[in-house]
Amino acid sequence: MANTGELALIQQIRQRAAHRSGTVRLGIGDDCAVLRPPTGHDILVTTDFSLEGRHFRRDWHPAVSVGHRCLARGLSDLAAMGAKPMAAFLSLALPEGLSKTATGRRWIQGFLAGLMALADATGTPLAGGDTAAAPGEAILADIVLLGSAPRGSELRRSTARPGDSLYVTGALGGASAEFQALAARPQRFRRAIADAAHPHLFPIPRLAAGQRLRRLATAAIDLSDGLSTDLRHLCEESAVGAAVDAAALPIHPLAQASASPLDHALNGGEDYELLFTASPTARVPKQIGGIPITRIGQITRSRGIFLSGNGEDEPLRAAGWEHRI
Ligand SMILES: Nc1ncnc2c1ncn2[C@@H]1O[C@H](COP(=O)(O)OP(=O)(O)OP(=O)(O)O)[C@@H](O)[C@H]1O
Ligand SMILES: Cc1ncc(C[n+]2csc(CCOP(=O)(O)O)c2C)c(N)n1
Ligand SMILES: [Mg+2]
Repeated sequence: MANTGELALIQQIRQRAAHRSGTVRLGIGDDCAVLRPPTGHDILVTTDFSLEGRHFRRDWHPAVSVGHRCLARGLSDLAAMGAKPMAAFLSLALPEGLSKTATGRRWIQGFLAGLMALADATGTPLAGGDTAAAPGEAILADIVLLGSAPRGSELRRSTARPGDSLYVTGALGGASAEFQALAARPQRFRRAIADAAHPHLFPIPRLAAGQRLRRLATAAIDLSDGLSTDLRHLCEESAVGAAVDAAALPIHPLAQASASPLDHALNGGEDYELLFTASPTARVPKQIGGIPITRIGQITRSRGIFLSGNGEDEPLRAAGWEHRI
């Protein structure tokens, strides 16, 4: 017998996702979606899990936040490479019987509302996905994002050069500080809505900044694991080192108000800001679309990564997020 739960859910997603777009020739409903990138553009592809217990908890994160964050994770990777979103694909594994309870139905509705609100706000059509009953009790989501950029113009991690200046967009540590507050008192965040005051629950992928940086930056990465770890990724891929000025770091007010502002900013993760490098002679604006841009250090020929403060340099250990496998 057909699983009415699955079919009804897909039907609902299909209605909500109906979207006219030049690039999505065929969206939800057939065996594949058909996409057509703009002439002269390359296609960029990224995929990210959102796993209950790892990336969110149902008793901590409101469902709208889980949906928003699921899409934001992928959009941030597109932003890091200067791509414009073309289409998203959502694979969902839901515990058996979830849609049979009112609480479960509300969770699914909230998740989809959060995801689709960000999809609408960023012009990202949901063009397909997959739905299945999860083998266990955890909700598992995977988002695939496709984006486009003029051929050969994408930003990479591997192209920073010694002497380049190092910059970040926005502020650091806010997501981690808010996450700590959420874990301590989740009920305070039940009704949080998507705005810039919630860097953990509703991060804003820096798509406009990324696209603008295509002509300005020499290399870029998005900050998902934490500055200390993501800077190491960029330096390793580029075979360079870096010197970061601790006093220059733009620390988010939520982190500033916490017991360990610098630790949140360096190692907290999930800020989804962009870390990028530019030639010392490039004219890097003070802000892009209202998002401040801050110079936090420079790229060095010698391969070490250092943090300077109080006139002293100390090695910057990669102490951000790493999945223990
Ligand atoms: N299971 C896998 N199979 C193939 N490639 C993978 C796998 N996991 C990761 N990669 C690739 O490794 C590279 C680094 O992946 P990683 O997930 O660390 O990216 P990230 O942007 O730093 O992290 P995230 O977006 O998850 O926060 C990417 O090119 C990614 O496509
Ligand atoms: C329940 C719960 N526990 C811990 C965290 C923190 N966290 C999870 S993954 C990650 C780094 C980015 O992930 P990835 O490397 O998979 O992209 C961070 C900082 C959370 N958000 N929810
Ligand atoms: Mg990334």
